Amino acid sequence: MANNWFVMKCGGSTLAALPEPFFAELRQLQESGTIPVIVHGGGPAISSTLEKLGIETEFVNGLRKTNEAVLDVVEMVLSGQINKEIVRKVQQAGAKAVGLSGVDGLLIEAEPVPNAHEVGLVGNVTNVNAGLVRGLIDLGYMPVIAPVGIDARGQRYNINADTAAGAVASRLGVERMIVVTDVPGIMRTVDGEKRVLPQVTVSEIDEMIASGEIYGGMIPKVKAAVQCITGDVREVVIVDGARPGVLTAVLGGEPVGTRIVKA
Ligand SMILES: Nc1ncnc2c1ncn2[C@@H]1O[C@H](COP(=O)(O)OP(=O)(O)O)[C@@H](O)[C@H]1O
Ligand SMILES: CC(=O)N[C@@H](CCC(=O)OP(=O)(O)O)C(=O)O
Repeated sequence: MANNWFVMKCGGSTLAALPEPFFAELRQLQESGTIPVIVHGGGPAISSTLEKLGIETEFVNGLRKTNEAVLDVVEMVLSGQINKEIVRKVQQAGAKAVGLSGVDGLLIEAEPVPNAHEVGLVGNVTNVNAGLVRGLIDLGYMPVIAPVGIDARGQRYNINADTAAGAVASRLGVERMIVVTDVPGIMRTVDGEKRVLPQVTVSEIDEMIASGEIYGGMIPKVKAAVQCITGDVREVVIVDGARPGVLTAVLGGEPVGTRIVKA
């Protein structure tokens, strides 16, 4: 089964800063039979390329308004530039990786989000080709997945990377999703001091969104987390990728980052 697999989401905020030892850790995990399935973002790189091309970009509640011109850039940057950059780094560390987007082998099937009238060609996941992921892992490869989805008519969709990672974790039946970002976890100001919360529950998340303590890019992360822990995923852990040994620490049950748990 998928119990020795975990899904790791790497945010665009942190990708360029991930140190070489982070990729060495991925190799060690792969060698020891704890298999990472990587889903990555790349929001800042997409915005920078859109700007260079003079294409306007706008976010509505954390989702990029996407038309066909924007989608061309999203696919080019995510499935091309970022996906291959991660595959190269994993391979440089001595591990085996194959990069795909959700389009390849119908890996991520998608449908328009309910507010498509506002955001355009943005998708939610309807199905994940778990057999393809399993096949790659059986062949000894770490899958590296770009969050571009496709529907039965061949229409592509831009999918928020946190949403895609949560759906992949749910549908693969893994126990754990690790969300690697640029902050040490979910933070809250207590007595005028910013602290990382070691653990939060679904109801605490709802309160923190309502109070504005969780905002911006943290919102799709916690929403994806809440959605997958209502299924088989036992916990979602939000961590800083720059912290040495972070993955092994999380997998070993050490208190790092913020754990989002059912209750
Ligand atoms: N309560 C919170 N604790 C920590 N970070 C938060 C919180 N609320 C909002 N954020 C913001 O979320 C950001 C991470 O989201 P984002 O920039 O989209 O990262 P990524 O590219 O990794 O998906 C943090 O850098 C921080 O600015
Ligand atoms: C619909 C939507 O907003 N898609 C995102 C996909 C990339 C992403 O989510 O990257 P991060 O994880 O780095 O934020 C975008 O276009 O930026």
